[in-house]
Amino acid sequence: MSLKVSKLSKKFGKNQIINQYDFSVTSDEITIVLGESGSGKTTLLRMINNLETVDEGSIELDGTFLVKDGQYQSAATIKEYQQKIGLVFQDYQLFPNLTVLENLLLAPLSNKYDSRDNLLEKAKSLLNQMGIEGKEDVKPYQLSGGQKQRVAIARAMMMNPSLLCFDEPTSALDDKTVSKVAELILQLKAQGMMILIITHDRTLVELLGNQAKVVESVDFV
Ligand SMILES: Nc1ncnc2c1ncn2[C@@H]1O[C@H](COP(=O)(O)OP(=O)(O)OP(=O)(O)O)[C@@H](O)[C@H]1O
Repeated sequence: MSLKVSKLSKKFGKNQIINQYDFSVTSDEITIVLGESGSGKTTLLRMINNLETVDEGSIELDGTFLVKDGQYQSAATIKEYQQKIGLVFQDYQLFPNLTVLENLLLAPLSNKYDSRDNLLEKAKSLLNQMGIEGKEDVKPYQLSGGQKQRVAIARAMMMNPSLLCFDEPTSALDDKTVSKVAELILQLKAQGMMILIITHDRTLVELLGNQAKVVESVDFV
């Protein structure tokens, strides 16, 4: 199981953000892309999640290519790729008018990923695992920042991704919650999840310690 990014390049106008960059993620260690604002971390994560196009290069997850030598694959292959990847956004991006449970069910139900009963069971078990049982019927505004993030993680895990991506997971959280997030990420890793984190938070890097490898975003170009 691995994410392999090879010879990836991206420009915005004349501004080369990423140049012929190789990089990989496995379940053996959490991969952290560390770097200052503006260095291209978000752009890299967005390309891996098919939210931004690449100029050149390949992105492959567990043998399924999103893009190969700059050529995007068929819609069916891209769908298969996207089901294997979950993203937890920096601002969580929960649907504000839906309950916690509805937030988890929306995408897998509309993708006909499984029966409603099975998905309900899965959602409840993930919420349990995240320590937010009992909040199924509340709306996101009734949750703390840390709880919203746990809902976002549970939502990202509904379709059993093999890779879970985090965009600046600690930027909106206080120190105590940061330690809890680090613990949760370590738990997910222990369960065999591949994890990619982009951050500028060196405290988080320290908390993840020897379970993580750090990639510096200054090396993109
Ligand atoms: N859609 C876009 N069009 C033009 N330039 C862009 C676009 N998106 C990002 N950039 C530029 O690309 C560079 C890298 O941005 P990016 O957001 O990837 O950096 P970052 O390291 O994630 O920073 P931050 O932590 O502030 O999000 C910046 O100079 C930014 O202005």
